[in-house]
This record gives sequence, C-alpha cells and structure tokens, in this order.
Amino acid sequence: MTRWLLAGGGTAGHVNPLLAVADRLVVEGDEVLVLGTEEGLESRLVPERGYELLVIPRVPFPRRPNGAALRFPRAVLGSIALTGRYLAERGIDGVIGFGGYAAAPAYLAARRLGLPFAIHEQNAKPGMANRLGARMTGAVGVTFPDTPLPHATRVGMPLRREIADLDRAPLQAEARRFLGFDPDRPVLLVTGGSLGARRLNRAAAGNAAAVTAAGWQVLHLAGGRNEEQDPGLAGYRMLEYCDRMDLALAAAELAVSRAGASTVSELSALGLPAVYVPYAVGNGEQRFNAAGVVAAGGALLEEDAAFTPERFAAVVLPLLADRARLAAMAAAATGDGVRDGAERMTRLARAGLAGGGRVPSGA
Ligand SMILES: CC(=O)N[C@H]1[C@@H](OP(=O)(O)OP(=O)(O)OC[C@H]2O[C@@H](n3ccc(=O)[nH]c3=O)[C@H](O)[C@@H]2O)O[C@H](CO)[C@@H](O)[C@@H]1O
Repeated sequence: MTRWLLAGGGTAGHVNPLLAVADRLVVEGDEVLVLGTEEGLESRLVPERGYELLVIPRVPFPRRPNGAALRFPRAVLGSIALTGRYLAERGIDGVIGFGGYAAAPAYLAARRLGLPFAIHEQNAKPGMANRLGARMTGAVGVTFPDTPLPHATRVGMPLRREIADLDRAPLQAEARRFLGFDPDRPVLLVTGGSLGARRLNRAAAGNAAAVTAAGWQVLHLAGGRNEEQDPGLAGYRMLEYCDRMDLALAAAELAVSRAGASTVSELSALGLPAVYVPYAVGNGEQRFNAAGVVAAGGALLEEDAAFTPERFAAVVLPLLADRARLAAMAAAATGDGVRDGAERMTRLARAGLAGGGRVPSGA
C-alpha cells in the first residue's frame, strides 16, 4: 500500500480531477490525503467525498511590489515547512500535484525531502505552479495534446467515476425525469462552469421562449452570482449549481458552455456537442482548452464579448433544429475525448514513484 498526498484545489474544475485520481488510487488499494487551502472549494468537496484535508495558508504570488510582496518569501517558506511536516508525520510515500496554491509548496517540500512527485495539468495553457514543478519531475500528465510543459505525457482529464463510466443513452429518460423534465423531449444544458457566467446567463434566459417553443427543454446552471430572473416557463429549469452533473450530462443533447478544462473534457468524453464561449480573462486558457474539439468538428467556438442574446439565437436555434448536424458533432466530440484519464494518471504517478521521479519511456 502506498500513501499519497494529493495537492491542489481552487474551483470545482481543479478539485474534481484531484478527487477522480484519489478515488482511483483508493480502488487500487492505496491511501490518500489531500493538501489544500481553506478558501478553495476543496474545503467542502474533499471532506464530502470522504478524504481528510490538510490545510496550508493561501499565499498568492505578488503581482505588485507592496507589503504582501515583502512578506511573500517568508510566507512561502512557512508553507513549504508546514507541508514538509505533513509529509514526514503522515508517512507520505508520493505526491501528486494538480496546480494551484497548494501545489507549489507541495512540489518544493517533496523535493526537499527527496520524495518523488507527479503533476497533472488540467488546462491547455499551464499555470505557474505546474510550470515550476514540471522542471523538477519526469512525471507530468496533461489533459490536452501540445500542452507546453517539459516531460508532458497526455493522460487526458481524470474524470470522476460517475461520469467516466456513464452510458448516456440508456440513462437518458430516467435522468430527465429525475431532473424534473419530460423524458421524451431533448434538453439543452447551459453551464458557466462552477462559478456561472453572466453573459451566458443573459443570452440563455433571453432565448428561453424561443428554445422551449422549438420543443427543447433547458437545464440552466447559472452559478451563485446570477442576475437573471428564472423565466418561469415549463421545461426551463434554472439552478445555481447541480450536484448530479452525471445526470445533467445524461439528460442533455447539446451544451452551451464556458470552456473550463473539466467541462470540455467531460462533454467530449461523453460525446456531447457544444457551443463554447471561453472566459476571456485569467491567462486565456479556456480558448485553448476548446481548440482541439472545435478543430475536430465536435463543437463551435463563440467570442465572449459578442455573445449577446441575438448571437445565441443566430447560432444555437438553428442547431436545435438540425439533428443530423448534432449527431455528426457528437461523433466528432467522442473521437476527441478521453474517458480513462484517472487510470492513466495513476499509472504515470506510479511509474514516477518507481523511477524516483523519472518515468521510463513507454510508461
Ligand atoms: C474562472 C475560472 O477560474 N475558470 C477556470 C476553472 O473553471 P471551473 O472550475 O468552472 O472549471 P471547469 O469548467 O473545468 O469545471 C467545472 C466542474 O464543475 C462541475 N460542475 C459545474 C457546474 C455545476 O452546476 N455542477 C458541477 O458539478 C463540472 O462537471 C466540472 O467538473 O478551472 C478550470 C480547470 O482548471 C479552468 O479551465 C478554468 O479556466
């Protein structure tokens, strides 16, 4: 039995792949502890899934020379030291980091103790912690091909079991009933990722009457900061957050979505066609996340700034009426998706552990 520390967190898009790998390691007979921060969604999702969360303070990288910048080196050293104590006291054998605030201290503490570690990068454009870590280990798993990191191996996105094992067709009617829909009519899923997206909310709510008149139903995951009124139409359900994403994905036949790495990976793996509207801030990773499946013909890409209710009507309404096109897009999306990312990532991490941080080629 190996005892792992999985480090990372932030939004659901970061926590879910960590949980998928944790579940897989446990199925394979290992033990898992998680390292995160109080502020990230891991503080709710990790204990809910039955794992112990060890906490370190969140130390943002200073972008301006101010007081926080002066305190930064000391704060980072403190986080590394605390992580090192967790590693020693809990008898950790190996570390897997998923980027984010908790990952960099985990990489540095592991290195200091001579413990091998592996990395998973969710996004097509890597974040800072993983760019640092990837220079120090050979076990670097990435979701998308061509992710610019040293030692990158494409493993795909680790998907939670209930999504990776999902067979949509036989579950569809039951999933629709469970979510309060008519089982015989198609469902459009609108999702702004774990946080929601105002522009998507406005565009979807503004077309509620047209979409339902076209015979479709809508599951609109609007996020906690939604400003739109529920249109209150039969067949239109607006939720802040859906805890049964597996059922939402089984119920739907098309998605209008942000292009967070987990959402793109889930939709592609399950062969759901999509219209992606990448979030334009951050380091611009969402556009890159969607690029592969868009190029494969499994999804369309729309500019955030131009995604008005009128644009939604022009792009989405014709798709709802074109079942042949949706079927072709679904097939193309499936071809671009990866279902066994969790297994592939645990295999890579084990190879890294066996090789002391070096991964033999072909592992
Ligand atoms: C604004 C921001 O920081 N976005 C980043 C964040 O997005 P975000 O956290 O939104 O990430 P993703 O779209 O990747 O994942 C959302 C996850 O939440 C789940 N879900 C979503 C809505 C819901 O109601 N219920 C539910 O369970 C989805 O199934 C998915 O697993 O992390 C992603 C993964 O690193 C990045 O690509 C995004 O750029």
